[in-house]
Amino acid sequence: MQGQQIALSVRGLSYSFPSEPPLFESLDFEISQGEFVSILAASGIGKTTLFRLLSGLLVPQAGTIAIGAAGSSAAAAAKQGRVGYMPQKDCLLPWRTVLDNAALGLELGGIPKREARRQVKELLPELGLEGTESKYPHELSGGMRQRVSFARSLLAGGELLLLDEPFSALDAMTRIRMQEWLLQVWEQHRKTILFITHDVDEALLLSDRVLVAAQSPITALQELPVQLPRPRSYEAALDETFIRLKRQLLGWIGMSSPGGGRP
Ligand SMILES: Nc1ncnc2c1ncn2[C@@H]1O[C@H](COP(=O)(O)OP(=O)(O)OP(=O)(O)O)[C@@H](O)[C@H]1O
Repeated sequence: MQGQQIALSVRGLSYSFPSEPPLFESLDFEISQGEFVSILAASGIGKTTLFRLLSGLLVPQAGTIAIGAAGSSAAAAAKQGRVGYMPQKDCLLPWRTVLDNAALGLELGGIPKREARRQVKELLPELGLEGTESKYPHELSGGMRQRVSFARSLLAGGELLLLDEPFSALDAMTRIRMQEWLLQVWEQHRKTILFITHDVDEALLLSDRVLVAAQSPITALQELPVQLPRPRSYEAALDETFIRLKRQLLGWIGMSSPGGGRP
């Protein structure tokens, strides 16, 4: 990461909900511009809370969150539309068409409706959504709904995209297609992406680095650089390096024996 511009810097972050045990204590980590980083952690450890802190929806009890080279606060960066947050559920409005759902983030950021629609129309073919402009969410497949939701976040979130388990509700085949689709879109746009997942394969396939939160409260993230060549496809999962990294990650999250999880 040396010499690269910082997209996100978290220093000494501590947070707990009232009357609850702490979720984060003095946590530090950094992400460089254009990096794709996944956070891999067990359920309930605080991943969604971390995203709510990074997008300014919650305020840390201690520590700082700095966005971009200028080090804006999370709340200021979110207000300026520089952070896009895509939650687990697609959150599309059932009464809005694809066009108007995807344009929503831009409109909320003050872009006039006509211009917002123009930007969406330009992006839809690239996201495999050509011809769906006037459809409503109930007329779309799960993968299509996630792509509309992604379009909204991509257009609204300037430099940092926070993706919270976006594919966890999809069936295995659609999920693989969406992972490959996301890789292609990321190759084109090179936004900084912080991606939350429970899935070791997904983390390895997509990321430049995987950060593992193995214990609660989260006081540090263990880091695994993923030195697999890009562009990647699902075939990368068959690579020997991939399998070695997977074994290492499974060990870190306590899912394999020291011998590597072999029978
Ligand atoms: N508003 C809240 N008030 C009190 N406790 C909360 C609140 N939101 C979350 N929690 C608690 O904080 C902990 C972390 O929740 P969070 O949703 O961040 O976990 P997570 O790692 O994203 O879980 P999952 O993977 O299941 O989505 C949980 O124990 C949850 O019950």
